[in-house]
Amino acid sequence: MTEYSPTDLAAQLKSGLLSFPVTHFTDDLQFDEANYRKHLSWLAEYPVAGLFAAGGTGEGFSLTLEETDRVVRAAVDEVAGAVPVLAPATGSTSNAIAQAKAAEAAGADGLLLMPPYLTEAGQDGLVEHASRVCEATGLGVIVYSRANAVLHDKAVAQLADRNPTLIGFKDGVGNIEQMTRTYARVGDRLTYIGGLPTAETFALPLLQLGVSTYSSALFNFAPKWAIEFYDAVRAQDRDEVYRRLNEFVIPYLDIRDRTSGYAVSIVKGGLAATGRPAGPVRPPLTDLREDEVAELRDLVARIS
Ligand SMILES: O=CCCC(=O)C(=O)O
Repeated sequence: MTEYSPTDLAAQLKSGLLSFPVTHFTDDLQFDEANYRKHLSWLAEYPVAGLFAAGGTGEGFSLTLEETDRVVRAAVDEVAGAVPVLAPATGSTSNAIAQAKAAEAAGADGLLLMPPYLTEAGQDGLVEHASRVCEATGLGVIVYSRANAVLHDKAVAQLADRNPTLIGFKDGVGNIEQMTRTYARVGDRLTYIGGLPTAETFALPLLQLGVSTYSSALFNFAPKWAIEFYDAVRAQDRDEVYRRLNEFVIPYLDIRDRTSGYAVSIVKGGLAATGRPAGPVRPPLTDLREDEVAELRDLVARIS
C-alpha cells in the first residue's frame, strides 16, 4: 500500500529529476529480473524524485500484463520506499483499469496513464477514458498527452476538475501554444512533466511553460551527468545547459534520429557502451548497430 497521497506524490515528483529505467531482457527476450534489479540498485545511488517502471524507455509497450506486473513488483521491492514508484496503465479503458488495480496491489505509488491503443479519439472521449481510470484507484494519476491521446487545455482542465486524484500532465507533444494554454488555464493544480524523447533537449524552454521536471532516459547510463544537467536547468543556467547540449545531447540526437524507435534503443546502446549491458530491445524496436554503439561509446567518453 502506498505511503503517498496523490497530493504528496505530486509534490514529491515536482522536487527532482524523474527516472525511467530500461527493462532488461535476456538474449532470448525474456525479462531479466536479476539484472533489472541490479540496475535499479545502482541508479538508487543518485538523487531522483521518482521512478517510472515499464514506461516508454522501459519498453512498457512490449510487455504483457503479467510481465508489467512483474517489472512493477520488482521495482517496488528493489526501491524499497526510497522514492515513489509509478506504474503504467495502458491500452483500452478496461485494460488500463485492470492495470491500475494491479499496480495498487503491487504497492506502486502512482500511475502513468499511457495513450489508448491505436484508435483516434475526441477530447470528450479522452476525458471519459482517463476519468474512468482515475475513478478506479486511489493512486495519483499522471496523464500522458501523446500520439492518439493529445489533450488540449480545456480537456486537461475538465480532467483536473472532475478527478481529484489526477496529479500530473506529461507532455509528449512539445506544442508550445498548447502547453502555454494548458498552464495558463490549469496552473499549478497539476505537476507538469516533460516527456518528449530525450527530454533534456527541451527542458530549459519548457521550464517557462510550467514544466518543472522531466523524464530522463539518459539518466540510465549517465546518472551523474543527467543530474548535473537537471541542476543547470533548474538554476536556469543557460550557458551551462547549452554547453552540455552541444557537448553531448545534440550529437546523441544525431545517432538517435537515424532510425525510428532509436529513442529507446539508444538508451540500451548507452548502457552497452558504458559496460552495463541491459540486453536487446524487443521488436518492433531494433538495436543499434555495433558501429553505432562504438560511436556512442566515444560520445559518452566525453562526459565520463
Ligand atoms: O528522455 C526521456 C523520455 C522518456 C520517457 O518519457 C518515457 O520513457 O516514457
